[in-house]
Amino acid sequence: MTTDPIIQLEHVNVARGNNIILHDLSLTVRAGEHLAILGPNGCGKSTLLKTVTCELYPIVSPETQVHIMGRARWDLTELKRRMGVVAADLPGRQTLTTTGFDAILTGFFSSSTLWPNLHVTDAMRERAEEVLHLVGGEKLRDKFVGEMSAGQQRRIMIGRAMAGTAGEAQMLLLDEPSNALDLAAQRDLREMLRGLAQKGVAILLITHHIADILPEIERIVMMRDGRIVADGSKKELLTAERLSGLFGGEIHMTERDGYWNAW
Ligand SMILES: Nc1ncnc2c1ncn2[C@@H]1O[C@H](COP(=O)(O)OP(=O)(O)OP(=O)(O)O)[C@@H](O)[C@H]1O
Repeated sequence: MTTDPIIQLEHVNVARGNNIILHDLSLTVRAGEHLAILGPNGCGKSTLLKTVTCELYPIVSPETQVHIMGRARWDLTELKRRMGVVAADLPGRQTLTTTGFDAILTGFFSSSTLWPNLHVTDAMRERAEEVLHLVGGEKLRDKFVGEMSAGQQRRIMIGRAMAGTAGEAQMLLLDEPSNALDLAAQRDLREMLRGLAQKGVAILLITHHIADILPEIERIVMMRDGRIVADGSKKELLTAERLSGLFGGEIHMTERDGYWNAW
């Protein structure tokens, strides 16, 4: 069954500063797909994510197209809310003194805290409760984000990203989600993301850690020097030979319980 594309990029070139970072890049992601975008440092993964969230715009050319959830134009706040973007950093200093529950509610407004002028509805509270439960954050409800561990913060930030995504296209975009987490927190995060993937939340994961690739992720997109150099199934692409070519040097792989490790 094919579903409508959530992300549709055609012949996209993106510049940052004086350099062109993405070169003639085309990518289509459909609703419900789980995929990982892999590539070495500086290959343009985060630039691609920022293009998808319309924080960066492509150089205009006749063949270039960017359609996100079927639309070429978006209000940035609404798009971020609908896409479920999990950034590597907290949204602002105010978040540190915001409780876990309120931090999830800020996802409806893309704000750093619950400013007094924001109108929180009963439906939002209900959804935030649901999300708090989904991410297993019940114990973090009344704790200040600034007093949480990195893993607990990540959990709440994933909840925040999910708050506004109820409905037809639930998708999480994660940029290096396991950075700065210890081994146990990495495992907890992966298991939580697996649970969400199994509940139908589409996962788009940007990483250079092979161990972050959930068993549910079936599609791998490989990037190098601002280009997509391979796009296919995990079986085809997650091999020692392919990864050695992508990252350079000799890489070995082992598989255990659906997860892969590379060294
Ligand atoms: N704000 C910026 N201004 C100018 N160039 C930038 C900017 N941000 C990133 N770049 C450049 O764009 C290129 C791609 O960076 P990007 O962050 O997209 O790569 P990445 O694959 O996400 O890297 P990493 O794995 O290290 O996070 C790099 O050469 C980087 O130096």
